[in-house]
Amino acid sequence: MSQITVTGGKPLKGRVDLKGAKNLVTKAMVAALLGDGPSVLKDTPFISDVEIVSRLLQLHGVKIEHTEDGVMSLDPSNVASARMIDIDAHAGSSRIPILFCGPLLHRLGEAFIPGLGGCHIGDRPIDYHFEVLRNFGAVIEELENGTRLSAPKGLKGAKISLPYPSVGATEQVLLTATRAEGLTELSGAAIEPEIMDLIAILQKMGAIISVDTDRVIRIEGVKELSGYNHRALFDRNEAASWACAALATNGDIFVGGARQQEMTTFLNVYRKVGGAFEIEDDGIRFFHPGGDLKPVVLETDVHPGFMTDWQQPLVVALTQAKGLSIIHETVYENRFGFTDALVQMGAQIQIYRECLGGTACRFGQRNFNHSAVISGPTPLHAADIRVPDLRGGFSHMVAALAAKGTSNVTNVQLISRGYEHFLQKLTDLGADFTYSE
Ligand SMILES: CC(=O)N[C@H]1[C@@H](OP(=O)(O)OP(=O)(O)OC[C@H]2O[C@@H](n3ccc(=O)[nH]c3=O)[C@H](O)[C@@H]2O)O[C@H](CO)[C@@H](O)[C@@H]1O
Ligand SMILES: C=C(OP(=O)(O)O)C(=O)O
Repeated sequence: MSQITVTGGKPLKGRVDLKGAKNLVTKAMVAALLGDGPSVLKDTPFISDVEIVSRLLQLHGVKIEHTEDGVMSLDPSNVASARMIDIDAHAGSSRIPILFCGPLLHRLGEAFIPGLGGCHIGDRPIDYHFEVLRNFGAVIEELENGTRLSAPKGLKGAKISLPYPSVGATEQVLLTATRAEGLTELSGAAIEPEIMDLIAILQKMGAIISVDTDRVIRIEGVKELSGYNHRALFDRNEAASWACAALATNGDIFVGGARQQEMTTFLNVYRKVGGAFEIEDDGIRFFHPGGDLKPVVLETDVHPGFMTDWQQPLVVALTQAKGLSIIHETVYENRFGFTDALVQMGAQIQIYRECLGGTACRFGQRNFNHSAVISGPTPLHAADIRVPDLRGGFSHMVAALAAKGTSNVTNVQLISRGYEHFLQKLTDLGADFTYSE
């Protein structure tokens, strides 16, 4: 298991450059399965979720090349048969296999899906996905080591309403409806920037998709789609992570490739907390301008709200703000487990079952610890920590980099699910650490 020994207390300063978003790139790779010809995806990062999806596509016969500078070509011409995929070997830590359903049903009439990975930040059921697929006419059978899907009468457009604007379920609809017969109308859709970029890709392939106000997406099914050529949307979650790292370590980080528009909500909060930023043509500079950081009350939400994936890095910065901050996590019921390690390092964080600081959410009156009160500023001291999940792991690393003394952080490989060249970036920012496998 990989381990980093970090000597903290040194501000992170310098430049990091982003590639495409993990939450878009992996879905764009699956979309290539819908095309008759090859696709090209630019700015594809070398992260482990991309590796996992590459392996799954290759198992199905897709030819993939990925150059050093991030150009990925995907040729699905030889996709021949559905495969039962070994859960441990291939689904790994990724949630993407569930999105293979629609494209494989269109292409092969059958799909086998292994159990899913992803961060353990809640129960993360896939009931909406299956309900959506049944609406299109899919038949679903649970097997011992996964799920088998078939479409004996083909896939037909449907009127679908999601009980919650789930990102994955919206993508499931898009990837299935584009080649289904007839019209699909999805209400209650998620409208994250990564979903809009997936829609742009599908449109390049020949799909007809319109996005109305009030979360309604309409798709007119077409018989065939071509390949695409696309530059992936930048990773706004990685951008927000480095922005928080700059605040927590009293640093100054230029994030190349970050753009204002997809980060408006984050930038508003960053400014309220006392962080400074300068928006340039080729990226955003995030820095601690000196003085006290300020506490904040916020709740995470679906887009255009404050993204849940920003919450964990922000909490570390808030341990250095003067006063009480309140965070109400409304997207996942169990995303505060990572704070135990921060408390061990000297942070004052209390977790509550109640919906604090905002409106009641789906998790209120239930036994979920989904609100946090952070009291600061608290000096952080070194500790031995184990990375629990992707963003929690990033936060732990930042806490260790901000803390006085030498920390040992294990299970660090999880961070490579979503941060390309993580160790190189830390080196470029002047971090003091050693790494061992
Ligand atoms: C690979 C990827 O893109 N991951 C992102 C995606 O995850 P993912 O697509 O898994 O997240 P969803 O938007 O689907 O999940 C949101 C909520 O809906 C619930 N739900 C979802 C599906 C379902 O069938 N039943 C159900 O109850 C989930 O448990 C969760 O509470 O969107 C999340 C919310 O922006 C982000 O945090 C993740 O980084
Ligand atoms: C929760 C996340 O990812 P995933 O859905 O891939 O687990 C994340 O990126 O923070």
